Amino acid sequence: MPTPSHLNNPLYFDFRAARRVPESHAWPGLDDHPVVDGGAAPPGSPDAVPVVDLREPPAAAAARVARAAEQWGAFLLTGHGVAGELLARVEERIACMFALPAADKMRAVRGPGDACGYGSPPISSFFSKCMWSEGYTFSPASLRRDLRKLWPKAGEDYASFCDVMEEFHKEMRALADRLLELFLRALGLTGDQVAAVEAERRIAETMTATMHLNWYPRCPDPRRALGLIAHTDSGFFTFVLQSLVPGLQLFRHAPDRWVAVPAVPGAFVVNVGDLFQILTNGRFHSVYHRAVVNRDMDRISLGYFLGPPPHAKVAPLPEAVPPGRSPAYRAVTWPEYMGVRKKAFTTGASALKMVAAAAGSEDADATATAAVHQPQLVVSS
Ligand SMILES: C=C1C[C@]23C[C@@]1(O)CC[C@H]2[C@@]12CCC[C@@](C)(C(=O)O1)[C@H]2[C@@H]3C(=O)O
Ligand SMILES: O=C(O)CCC(=O)C(=O)O
Ligand SMILES: [Fe+2]
Repeated sequence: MPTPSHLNNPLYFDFRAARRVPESHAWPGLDDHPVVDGGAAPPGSPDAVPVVDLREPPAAAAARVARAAEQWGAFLLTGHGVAGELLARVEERIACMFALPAADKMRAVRGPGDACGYGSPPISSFFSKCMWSEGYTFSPASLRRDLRKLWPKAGEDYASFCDVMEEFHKEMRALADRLLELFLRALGLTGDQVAAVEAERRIAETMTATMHLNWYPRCPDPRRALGLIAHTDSGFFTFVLQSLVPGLQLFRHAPDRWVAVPAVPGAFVVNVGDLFQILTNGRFHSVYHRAVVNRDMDRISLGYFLGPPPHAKVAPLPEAVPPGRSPAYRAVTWPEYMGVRKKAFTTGASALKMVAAAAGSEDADATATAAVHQPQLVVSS
């Protein structure tokens, strides 16, 4: 019998068959910093992950968002109104998708430079070690077309995956608008400031969503393997849904440590991304995070990434820049920023520092200054 083609594909790794972690998947330095359990920390203590409950009055919720976004770059979001029953169906459909035969998944493999598809996420290309996970990225806008690569004959599983993800996307896109409003309020932009309303309308109307699904199979030696390499998300902000199995860790300074985020049923983790750090002139900062694996249970997570459309320049909002100061960052589009980040990965530099106005070539300074006088989110065709 001929060998199934996916078994000859170097991109394919059979996690289920692995009895040990091979060198290709063994990461050095995983325990360089201690890990503390954020779930066991008393509320308000330095290791307790901040919580924002959307059922609170807007002013109180905005104050919590401000504190969390300034101090952590992340928080747990509860009381958001997305039904637990829908989240359970989302997770069930994701599990069903990753359980497809390898040959089916390999048909949908992300090609070099592709934004969407099955396989390791784009960041993996910067590392020689492999992660203990499989991923699948898609745009909710082209879901039905993209998913035919996984389910060419359509059928029931295809239909329920698409139906559930569309229902989820509708709810999440509305939630993203609510959260954006809260973020801007947290920045001190009030609902009656004309410029703030205009900025929010422009951002909300053009913001794009991308979904990235992660499957972290149980692992025979979790101390040597890594589910998802430490990174910051590059866009505005991300909703992370982690199943009942925890694994997400946030990096904290002073002292340097990883804080394990508890799996709170029905809650999302919200991560501030790099472009939001730029938009808020560094007042809100992106969070460095990673995902670890465990010995006994598979884990599923979903990232719902919000960011600007590809042609929009993102620069610090004038309201976020202290009077008499110049903006801390130059204007960039998301694809430009990804290019800078690629360069940063290969040189060991910080992408955010590379787009800091002070880093600046004359060019960068000129753009940063110009950004103050232009609409902050320049949408040019
Ligand atoms: C919208 C996006 C953010 C993302 C790149 C992507 O185009 C789709 C996948 C996302 C993801 C998920 C895992 C970590 C990450 C760094 C990666 O390599 O792919 C993020 C990207 C990001 O935030 O830059
Ligand atoms: O699996 C997780 O909890 C984190 C996922 C994540 O960081 C991402 O998809 O960008
Ligand atoms: Fe992430």
